[in-house]
Amino acid sequence: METDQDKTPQSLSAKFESFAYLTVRDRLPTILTKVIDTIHRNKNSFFEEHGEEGVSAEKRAISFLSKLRNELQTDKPVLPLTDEAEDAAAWNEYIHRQQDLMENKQPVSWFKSPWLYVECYMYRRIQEALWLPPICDFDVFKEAKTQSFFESQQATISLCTYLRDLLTGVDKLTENQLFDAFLKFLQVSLWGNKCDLSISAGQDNSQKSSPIDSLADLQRFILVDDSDKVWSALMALQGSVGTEKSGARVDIVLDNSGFELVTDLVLADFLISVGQAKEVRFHGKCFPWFVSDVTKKDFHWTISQTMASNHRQMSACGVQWKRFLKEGVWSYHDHQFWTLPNEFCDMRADAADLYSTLQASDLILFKGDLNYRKLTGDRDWEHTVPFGRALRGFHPAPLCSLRTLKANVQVGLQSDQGEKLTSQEPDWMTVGKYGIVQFFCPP
Ligand SMILES: O=P(O)(O)OC[C@@]1(O)O[C@H](CO)[C@@H](O)[C@@H]1O
Ligand SMILES: [Mn+2]
Repeated sequence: METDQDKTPQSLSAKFESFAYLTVRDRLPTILTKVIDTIHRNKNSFFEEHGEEGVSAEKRAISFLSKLRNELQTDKPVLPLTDEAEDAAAWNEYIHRQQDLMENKQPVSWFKSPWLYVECYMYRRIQEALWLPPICDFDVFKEAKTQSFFESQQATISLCTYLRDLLTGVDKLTENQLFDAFLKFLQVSLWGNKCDLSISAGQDNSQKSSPIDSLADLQRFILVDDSDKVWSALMALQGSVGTEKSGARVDIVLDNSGFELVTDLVLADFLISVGQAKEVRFHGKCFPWFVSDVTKKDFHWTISQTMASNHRQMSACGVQWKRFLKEGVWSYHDHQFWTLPNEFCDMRADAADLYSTLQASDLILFKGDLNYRKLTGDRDWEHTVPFGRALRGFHPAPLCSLRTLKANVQVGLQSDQGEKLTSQEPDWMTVGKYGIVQFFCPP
C-alpha cells in the first residue's frame, strides 16, 4: 500500500500561481519573439547562401513561430510534432503520457500541463520550425552564445592563467593543497552556472569579475556542500602510494555555453592533469536548447576560440584541450534523451543505452538548473526530502549536481533551512544567487 511517505508530489506547473506561471506567461513568449527577430535579421544571409529558397524558409519559419507564440499565449492544446526527425515519435508518444495525467480529460496545454514538459516542448517546436532545408542548421541562439563567450574574456583569461600556473608546480602540492585547488575549480564551475541566457531571456549574463577572487564571498550562498564527498569518491579510485594511479572516469552532463563551458573545461583539465581522472566524457545537446545550452558545434568552437586567443595562458589551455580530445582522454557525446522532456528517472526505461553508458562512470557531474529539475522530476518536494528519494531510482553511478538555483525545487536541506530562507528572502529559489554541490552515491 502506498503511504504518504512514498507519494510523489505533483509537477510544478503554470496552473499554479508561481514562478512557473510567470515563466510561461512572460519569459517564454519573450524568447520566441527574440527567435523570430533573429531569423528575420538573418534574411539577407539566407538569401545570399540559398537564394529564394532561403527566403521562403525564413518566411515559413517566422509564420510557424508566430503561430506557436499565439498558441502558447492563448493556452491552446499542445500539438503533435509534424517533422520527421528521429525523436519525433518519442515526443508524440509523450503527449499521450501527459494526456493520461490531465484531470477531467482536459487537453494537454501550455498553462495546464507540467512546466518542465511545456518549456522543453517550446524548444523542440523551435527546432521544428527550422526543420526543413535549407536553413535547418541555423542556430537561432548562436549570436547570444558567442557574445557571452567574448564578454567573459577577462574572466576566462584569469581562470586559464590560474590553472596553468598551478599546474606548473603541481608535483610539489600536498594533498591538502590539491584538495583546496579542487574546491576552487569545482566552485568556479558551480558559479559558472549563473551565466545562463534562458533565465535572462537572452540578455547579457556573462562573467565580468575574476572568478577565483569571488569564491570566498560566494561560499555562504552554497546551501548544500558535498564537495568533500565528491573528492572522496575520486580519491577512492586512486591507487595507494607507490602503485600506478588508475584515476576515475568522470562524465560531465553539460549545461550552458559561454563562460560556464569554460569553467567546466578548466575543471576537467585540472582533474586529468593532477591524475584525479583518467577520462572525461562530456555530454551535450543534439540541437539548440534553452537558449544557451552546449551543442557539439559550440563545444568545438569554444575550444578552437580558446586556442586562437592572443593571450598565452588562454591559448595554452585551448591547445591542451585539443590534445585531450585528440588522444581520446576527453570526448564529446550527445544523445536525444537530453533534449526530451523526460524526468531522469525515466532514463532506464526510455534510453536504456544511455543509462548503461552512464553506469560505467565513476562520477557524473550534472551541471545546471534544468538538469536538477530533471533529476528531481521538477516536483513540489518538501525541502527536507533526501536527494536520493527525489531521484526516484535514477542512480546509474555516483552523481553530483552543480547548480545555481533558478527554479523552485530544492531537496536535501536541513530541517528549517528552507523556512528560514523563505522568511528572509522569499525568492531564494529563483534569484540565481544560491548554489548547491549535492552528491548521491547509489547504495
Ligand atoms: O539549466 P540552466 O541553464 O541552469 O537554467 C535554465 C533556466 O534558466 O531555464 C528555466 C527557466 O526558463 C529554469 O529552469 C532555469 O532557470
Ligand atoms: Mn541551460
